[in-house]
Amino acid sequence: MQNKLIVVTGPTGSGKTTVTEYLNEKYGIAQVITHTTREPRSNEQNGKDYYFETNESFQNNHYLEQVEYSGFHYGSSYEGLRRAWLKSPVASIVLDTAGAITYANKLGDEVAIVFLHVTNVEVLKHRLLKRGDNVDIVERRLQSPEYKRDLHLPKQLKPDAIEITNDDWKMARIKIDNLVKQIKNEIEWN
Ligand SMILES: Nc1nc2c(ncn2[C@@H]2O[C@H](COP(=O)(O)OP(=O)(O)O)[C@@H](O)[C@H]2O)c(=O)[nH]1
Ligand SMILES: Nc1ncnc2c1ncn2[C@@H]1O[C@H](COP(=O)(O)OP(=O)(O)O)[C@@H](O)[C@H]1O
Repeated sequence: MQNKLIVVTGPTGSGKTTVTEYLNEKYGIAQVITHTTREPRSNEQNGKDYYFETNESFQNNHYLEQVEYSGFHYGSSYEGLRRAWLKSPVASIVLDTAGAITYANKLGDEVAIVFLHVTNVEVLKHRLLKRGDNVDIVERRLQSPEYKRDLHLPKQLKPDAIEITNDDWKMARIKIDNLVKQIKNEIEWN
């Protein structure tokens, strides 16, 4: 049996975390925990949602890739991926589109890329505010070049990525279920 990594990417608020939590709860798909220097949100836990780092401690890890997103550092490690694959042959990771391109290039057929988006981008801001994000942080994020970039699927990912419109969670979930079915067949995982 092979390993597979489901890379979930797309703009902020599009439902990346929702998808990885669903994959974990319904299919036992382990999440790769990444590192960030941004502040935890009120419902987030260190070691579960992220490893929350200072600018200094962030430098102490070995990254497969790292990026800056809206003024903060984010990075993911081979160790994190190995830890997730030890738990389940299929793992998932949430990345910005730059990270998704790096993973597609480095891991090739081992990754399945899911690009989430919504039909009306105004919806994203409402979702972030409803999620309880700080208003100033949301405004800054929506002005960032990374946010604008991630609204669109990069051309490098177009041939392979599965695009899912997450206007309606029930509809999106069906597409996620189909993807898992496909992966299970491919790597003979039950
Ligand atoms: N390339 C890369 N992107 C990451 C990593 N961890 C998180 N991200 C991305 O960083 C962006 C900001 O994440 P976050 O602050 O949690 O905001 P959210 O997308 O609104 O939940 C999102 O696009 C994440 O997918 C990482 O290790 N590498
Ligand atoms: N289809 C949907 N319809 C309405 N709200 C959604 C939908 N999908 C996710 N959400 C909500 O939108 C907010 C942002 O989703 P989240 O998964 O945190 O996005 P991301 O990780 O991409 O920033 C969360 O509060 C989540 O519960």
